[in-house]
Amino acid sequence: MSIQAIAFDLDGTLVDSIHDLARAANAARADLGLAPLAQDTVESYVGDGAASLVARVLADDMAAEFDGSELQQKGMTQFNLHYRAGLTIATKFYPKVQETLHALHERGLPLAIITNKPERFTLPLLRELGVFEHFDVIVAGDTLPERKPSALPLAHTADKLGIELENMLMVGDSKNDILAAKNAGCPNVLVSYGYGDELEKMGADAIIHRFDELFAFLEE
Ligand SMILES: O=C(O)COP(=O)(O)O
Ligand SMILES: [Mg+2]
Repeated sequence: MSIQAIAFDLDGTLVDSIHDLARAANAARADLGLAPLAQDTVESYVGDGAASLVARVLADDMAAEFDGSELQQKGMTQFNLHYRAGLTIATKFYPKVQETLHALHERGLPLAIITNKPERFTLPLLRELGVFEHFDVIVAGDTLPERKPSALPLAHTADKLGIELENMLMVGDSKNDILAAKNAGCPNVLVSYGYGDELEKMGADAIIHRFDELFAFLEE
């Protein structure tokens, strides 16, 4: 396996963003007169983008979908305001992420972000955390007509980098990341410390417990 680029998921893989997501979600609920949800509950709703998160947070139900109802639209407006105002209050890199990204970038390895988080949050968050410049391609949840688990964002990224999908490693924390990688034919690595559960069932090529274990995949 020759890895010529690495594409990273964002939430749950590079950064632990759950405190800021849950704070914004509960502030939006409060604006609508609803009681707060536990952080773990909000965590279980992360992974399909902001609109799904808001729909689930308002219905307090994993199955809820964004249908554009008045309540959801108000919730979305309030969530956007609260989250944009505090993207990195408590959001932190997981251990070894910053130094590993820096080292990979220094080696000249092309790096990409493929997240389901919308661009309006993804781009300022990466800037606020000082790593925006490390990435050659950034594909957010609303950059293309389809998001993970579609193969489209991965195919778009490989195309922009001028490499084959089989040479791009996808690193993520959730079912959507591994499914997208499989759909695209990319080698993939699951991180165990993120927001996904039932990790063994996802069928990832490998599971790592700390971010700098990634170096092993480049030396194979
Ligand atoms: O914000 C989300 O819903 C998911 O974001 P991720 O794809 O970076 O995990
Ligand atoms: Mg994730």
